[in-house]
Amino acid sequence: MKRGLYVGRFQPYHNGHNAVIDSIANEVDELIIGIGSAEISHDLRHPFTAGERVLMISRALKNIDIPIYIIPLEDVKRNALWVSHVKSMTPPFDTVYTSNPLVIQLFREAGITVTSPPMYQREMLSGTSIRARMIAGENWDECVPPEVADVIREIHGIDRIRQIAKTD
Ligand SMILES: Nc1ncnc2c1ncn2[C@@H]1O[C@H](COP(=O)(O)OP(=O)(O)OP(=O)(O)O)[C@@H](O)[C@H]1O
Ligand SMILES: NC(=O)c1ccc[n+]([C@@H]2O[C@H](COP(=O)(O)O)[C@@H](O)[C@H]2O)c1
Repeated sequence: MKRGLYVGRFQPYHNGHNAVIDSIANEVDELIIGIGSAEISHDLRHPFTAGERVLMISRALKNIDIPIYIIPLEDVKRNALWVSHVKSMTPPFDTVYTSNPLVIQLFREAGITVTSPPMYQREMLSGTSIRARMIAGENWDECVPPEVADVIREIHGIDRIRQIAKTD
């Protein structure tokens, strides 16, 4: 029985994340998705709340046929305590999937196996470039699963991010 943890901010959840999860789902029996910086929303780098990100991910993954646990994870001030904090909030896991250098370092120092999945179409599929497209009025919905585009429209997410960009 292998349980994996995939951590990210998912601002928003996009097709690159989706490709990674499709591939991880073939390697593990169960998957935990940790939504990082759960307490932050309504700023340019983090426009969406943890609850909105839960909705995006759970709808996009409705056809994945392994158990998935989506857990919001607030940041803590001390990096040295973060792995313990994550472990206290999640079911036990064997492997962490991430490409974030600090996350890799913290889990490896804690003796936990880390795997870095390949990047998919990174020039187009990054939260940063998708948020920029939203603000500029360019096509963004082709970069996210259709269920995520629906959630972003339901919550008036484009109006929100443009409003934040105006006042930032
Ligand atoms: N296109 C992609 N293909 C594969 N993995 C990706 C892709 N984009 C991000 N990831 C990985 O997904 C995890 C979560 O990333 P994150 O939510 O920060 O997305 P991001 O696109 O890098 O966002 P941002 O541009 O806002 O930093 C990280 O390990 C990141 O490296
Ligand atoms: N001290 C901490 O709270 C701490 C340390 C390392 C990573 N994190 C979080 O892990 C997440 C990593 O996600 P990304 O790979 O999307 O950046 C971020 O939300 C980041 O804030 C938090």
